[in-house]
Amino acid sequence: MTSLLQLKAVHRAFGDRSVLRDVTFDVTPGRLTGFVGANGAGKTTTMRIIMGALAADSGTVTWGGAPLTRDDRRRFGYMPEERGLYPKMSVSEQLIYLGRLHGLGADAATRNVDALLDRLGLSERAGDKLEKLSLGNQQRAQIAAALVHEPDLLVLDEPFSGLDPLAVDTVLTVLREYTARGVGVLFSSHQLEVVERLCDDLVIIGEGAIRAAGSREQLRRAHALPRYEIRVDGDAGWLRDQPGVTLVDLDGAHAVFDLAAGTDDQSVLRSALDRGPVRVFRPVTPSLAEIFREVVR
Ligand SMILES: Nc1ncnc2c1ncn2[C@@H]1O[C@H](COP(=O)(O)OP(=O)(O)OP(=O)(O)O)[C@@H](O)[C@H]1O
Repeated sequence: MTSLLQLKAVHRAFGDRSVLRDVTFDVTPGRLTGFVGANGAGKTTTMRIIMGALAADSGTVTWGGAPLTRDDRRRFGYMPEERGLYPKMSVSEQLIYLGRLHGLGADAATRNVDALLDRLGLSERAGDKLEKLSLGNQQRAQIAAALVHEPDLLVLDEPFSGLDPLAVDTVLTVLREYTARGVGVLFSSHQLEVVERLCDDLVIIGEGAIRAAGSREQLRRAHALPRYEIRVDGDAGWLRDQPGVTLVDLDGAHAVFDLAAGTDDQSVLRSALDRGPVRVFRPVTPSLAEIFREVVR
């Protein structure tokens, strides 16, 4: 198990423009934390501050309760927005070099690189210069570079952009191996469907401020509308006259409706059953994309 990373009230301005305001969230060991926000929302700036590439104007970043040190950061794996590998050097050569820079012995570095390239499906390209690889494979190599020294925490800026669905699954499987060992992973993305599928925890940032943070389930519950879906055998049009019901969508036997506060969903269900069989009756949980639109509006 590794430590908890905590950001508290982090502020950062460029000139007189405030780009991070009171940024507070945690990256919990063993969990995949998705960091989502529109272009320019402040994701990269936040990650640079975590990695020490940029200083915060105020606020704290702590690791296991103590201020982050350079040594701590050396134990982190970082995939920066501006990818950092050399185009003209072979994939395995530079990964081994990076592993050694992080303090691994030659044997351990070679072993780690071989294993990682295998896991990421890049073994056959190990001897190729990076620039000869497809963009998707270059991206996998960049991810390998963040993992080569067996980091305690991963900070990955858009690791899934430019990957096809199969590659997303491969990378996800590898990241899950890290979280299973207790490593915390923070990854940014603006692909909500990807984040929705992958993350345990979620941090939503909009214009430099955290709009929502918590586990996927917490966010879903917190933003759950009193909305229901129903499918009956006959026509569901009677719902129009049902007290406390506002129809959102009606299509013959299928309807989506909102319930006014204090209205008992079971009484609606009973009314439906009085009229015939009910095939579906369930609360509708909002998708991440809907929550995102709601909180960044
Ligand atoms: N060095 C800098 N000097 C001035 N402004 C900057 C600098 N770096 C970032 N910014 C501004 O800070 C804001 C946040 O940028 P940041 O790159 O953190 O956003 P982001 O959420 O990562 O966006 P994207 O998804 O587009 O990468 C943007 O408005 C950006 O223009």
